[in-house]
Amino acid sequence: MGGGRGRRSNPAGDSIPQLCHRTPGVPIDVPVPTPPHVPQPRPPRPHCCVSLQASCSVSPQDLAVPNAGWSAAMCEQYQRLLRCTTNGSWRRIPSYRRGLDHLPEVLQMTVDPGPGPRLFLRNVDAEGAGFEYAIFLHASGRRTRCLCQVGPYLEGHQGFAHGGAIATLVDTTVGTCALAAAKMSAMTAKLSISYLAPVPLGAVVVADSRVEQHEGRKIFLSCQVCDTQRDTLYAEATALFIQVEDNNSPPSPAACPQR
Ligand SMILES: CCCCCCCC/C=C\CCCCCCCC(=O)SCCNC(=O)CCNC(=O)[C@H](O)C(C)(C)COP(=O)(O)OP(=O)(O)OC[C@H]1O[C@@H](n2cnc3c(N)ncnc32)[C@H](O)[C@@H]1OP(=O)(O)O
Repeated sequence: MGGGRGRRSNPAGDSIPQLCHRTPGVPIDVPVPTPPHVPQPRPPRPHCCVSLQASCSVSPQDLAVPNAGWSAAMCEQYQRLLRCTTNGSWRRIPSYRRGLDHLPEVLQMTVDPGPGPRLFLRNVDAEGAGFEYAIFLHASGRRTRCLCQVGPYLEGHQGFAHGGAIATLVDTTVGTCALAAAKMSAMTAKLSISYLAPVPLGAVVVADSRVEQHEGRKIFLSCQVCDTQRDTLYAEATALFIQVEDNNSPPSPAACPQR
């Protein structure tokens, strides 16, 4: 299944990425009920300053590394992408369970998200059951590549991934690319996806994203989701991200402490 059902993709370059940037956090305040005639205050903007390297003594667990739930194909592709990082053209981005863990420690101390929040793609603890993924950032800061194994808890039609799961994968891949390009926080304003072939559960896919245009606060991106051989194009997408100011004025990426 899968082979040949989608359009043939245009193989992009073989290089790959890694990163260090800023991640939008999640709004954490519980809104206070207000009479309907009173304008609601604008919600806080997500934090954007994401530390891309972990090095502090109590680092959160980096989950963008192989675990027992990764298939042989996933491990093989991961190692292939890692090799592309040795010359600095690509960089692997650490991935933690919570958005908060991507913030520099100095910002973490100013935010109390409570015990609950965690990244959507990291909300399944069982290894191999949900999204297993690693994102790489190109040295240009304008391309990302996400390697993802689609677990059985992401089912839509029997045996295949839910379209929302694919959209989540795309949004995260282009979102990471937008964050890197913006060097500040950015949010999805528009996401358009063409689903071209169903993704079988258990499949290992590659989502390639790039910045197509950056005009002021607007970042236009494209994304293609293929199988690892680039034989089947499962989905293609375009997205618009808008740069937003952080509520708590985090430091510039250059000033972010590296963990
Ligand atoms: C360095 C790498 C970092 C790596 C990080 C590693 C860690 C990774 C960890 C975690 C993964 C991260 C990945 C995250 C990915 C997920 C992202 C999401 O899901 S975000 C949630 C969903 N999106 C929302 O909830 C937005 C809701 N919308 C809004 O808040 C606003 O509408 C917003 C911010 C989008 C724009 O509002 P305004 O008030 O700031 O700006 P206005 O004036 O409305 O628009 C500015 C310009 O943009 C156009 N615009 C806005 N929305 C548009 C639209 N939908 N379509 C077309 N144009 C639009 C407007 O027409 C305007 O254009 P003119 O300047 O006039 O030319």
